[in-house]
Amino acid sequence: MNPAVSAVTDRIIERSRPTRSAYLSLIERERDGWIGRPRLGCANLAHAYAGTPEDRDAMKTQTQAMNIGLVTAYNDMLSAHAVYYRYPEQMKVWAREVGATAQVAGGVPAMCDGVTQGYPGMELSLFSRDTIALSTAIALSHGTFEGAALLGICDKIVPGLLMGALRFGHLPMILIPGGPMPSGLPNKAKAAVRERFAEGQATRDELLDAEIQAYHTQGTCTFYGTANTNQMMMEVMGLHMPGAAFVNPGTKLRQELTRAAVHRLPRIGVHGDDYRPLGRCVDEKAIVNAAVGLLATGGSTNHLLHVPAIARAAGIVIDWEDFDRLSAAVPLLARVYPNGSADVNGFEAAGGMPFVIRELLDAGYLHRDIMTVAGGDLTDYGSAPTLDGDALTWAPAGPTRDDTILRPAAAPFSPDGGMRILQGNIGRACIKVSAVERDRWVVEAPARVFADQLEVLEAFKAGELERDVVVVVRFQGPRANGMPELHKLTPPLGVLQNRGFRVALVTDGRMSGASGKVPCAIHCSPEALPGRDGVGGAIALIRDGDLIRVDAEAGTLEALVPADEWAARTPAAAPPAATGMGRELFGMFRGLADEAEKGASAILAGAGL
Ligand SMILES: O=C(O)C(=O)C[C@H](O)[C@H](O)COP(=O)(O)O
Ligand code: SF4
Repeated sequence: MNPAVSAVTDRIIERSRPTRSAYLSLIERERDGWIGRPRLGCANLAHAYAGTPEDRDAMKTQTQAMNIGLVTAYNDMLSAHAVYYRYPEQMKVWAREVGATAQVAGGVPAMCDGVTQGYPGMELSLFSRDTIALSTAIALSHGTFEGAALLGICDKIVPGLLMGALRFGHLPMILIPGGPMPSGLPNKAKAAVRERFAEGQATRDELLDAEIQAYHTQGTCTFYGTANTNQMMMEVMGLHMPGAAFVNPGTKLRQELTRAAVHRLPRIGVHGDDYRPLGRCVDEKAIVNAAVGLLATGGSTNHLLHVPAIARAAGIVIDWEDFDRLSAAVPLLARVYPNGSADVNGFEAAGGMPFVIRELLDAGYLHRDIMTVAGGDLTDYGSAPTLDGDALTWAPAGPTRDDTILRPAAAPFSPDGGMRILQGNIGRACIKVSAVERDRWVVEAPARVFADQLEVLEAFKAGELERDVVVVVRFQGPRANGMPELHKLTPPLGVLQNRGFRVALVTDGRMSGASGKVPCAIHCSPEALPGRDGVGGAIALIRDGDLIRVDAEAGTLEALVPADEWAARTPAAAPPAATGMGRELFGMFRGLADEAEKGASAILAGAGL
């Protein structure tokens, strides 16, 4: 085992000992306390079965067989989730094939961050993750399931499903992916049209045509953003069927992988021959694997929030220092847009997750001995699924099929994972440098301060940013306005950078997993908005013209202001809380949320987890 990975794992196990022990006691009590429907009253059971009379006789007589709860995030707003429309009816048929039954336990909401990007709805995005966790708990709280299948793919949905499902961690569960859409307009070509539009050199019709060519059908968008990082993570945690992550929707292979997952669930149930409850699958080593996979593939910065939140739901504590230490040791094996030109279909064709997992296992970066849903250990996930006639089978991953996209651990794109923690008098922030040219890892320039991303776009259009500049956008933290992604800033800041200016962004908000190219110090903590103690983060002290240094080489984030003047400054006043688009309904979440490094979750903070 790589010594740094081993040391961080030990650090997490030791730090988590009390909370992990409490968690394991909970799921053992739950397993012994209520699993199995015989404990439910007859009226309760009759209500539970009335919705699916076609399976009632089977469910009435089940003593050892499994009733599978389907928790689905289907809707037409996410191209990735639209594929789930007919999944439940198919999965019920496949459940019957193995003497089990399946019912839709409940639906969970799913926001498409692509639709809300740059608009007020984005301020609901992060807390939609808590809402999904609450909805998952509501679905599973019927107590009529001995296992569950979680149908979710995108940004906040997989983290939310897991945060809720882990509180029912005595049950076996399998994540059911849908797969990426076939490639359309390449991401770099799409980004180029956006930059031309930002410069007034492309019309709105030209831009709309380009965007529709990029996002052209059902399936997950093909950039390596948060959604596809979720899929990677489910592989290295062993929560998918092996190699299910990036098989395209509507294919026979996709269908057989879903069918295999349904057939697998009863086997890993409490009455099965290989009990594998979710709460045991998600242990400290699986969480470290998630962090290692994130770093080795250049995944989304949003997982610096999601992995801590998922871990907390299982009694495990991981912090940004752990990520920083792992990043210094874990090599970068993949270049997928925004960290390269290829999309996830190109990544899959080059060898995909089976190649990455085999490489990281053999080089000692991933924990092999985790409890996966597939039955063995993580070794199985170094093999790729394929069809032998109609039969699903797996073949060990071979060498990379394209070394501009995937490289072996012995010859990586970079010796480290490209995520850094920056610290200094402005606070503690994260930066992803795997998508940033090396000569832009250090930017020192005068600040231009904003409290809203739309103001930045206005200033850019007015030509006020045509210089070296560190754009500071604050009051974007979890408690201020729900910590929106500020991805709409990527094209204008990219244009300024293309024009030769030294440009960086500093914010207590987030970026999209699809953001790249411009150095961004994000998730700055403490956030600008004062906490319950009345004290806000130092990002609120920055003034226009202050010299700011973002230094990903040294790991520092500094306002170059004399210490005595800095200490004497009065923080900027917070803008009033916005209303409209439902934002006022999420005031409860904003009020309860704790800091980004702990996962920025209201429900985990409120539950004292
Ligand atoms: O990966 C993430 O974290 C995302 O949130 C992706 C967002 O959905 C982007 O908004 C979609 O990418 P664009 O089409 O460039 O807007
Ligand atoms: S990947 Fe992002 S933009 Fe694409 S469907 Fe999912 S949430 Fe929407």
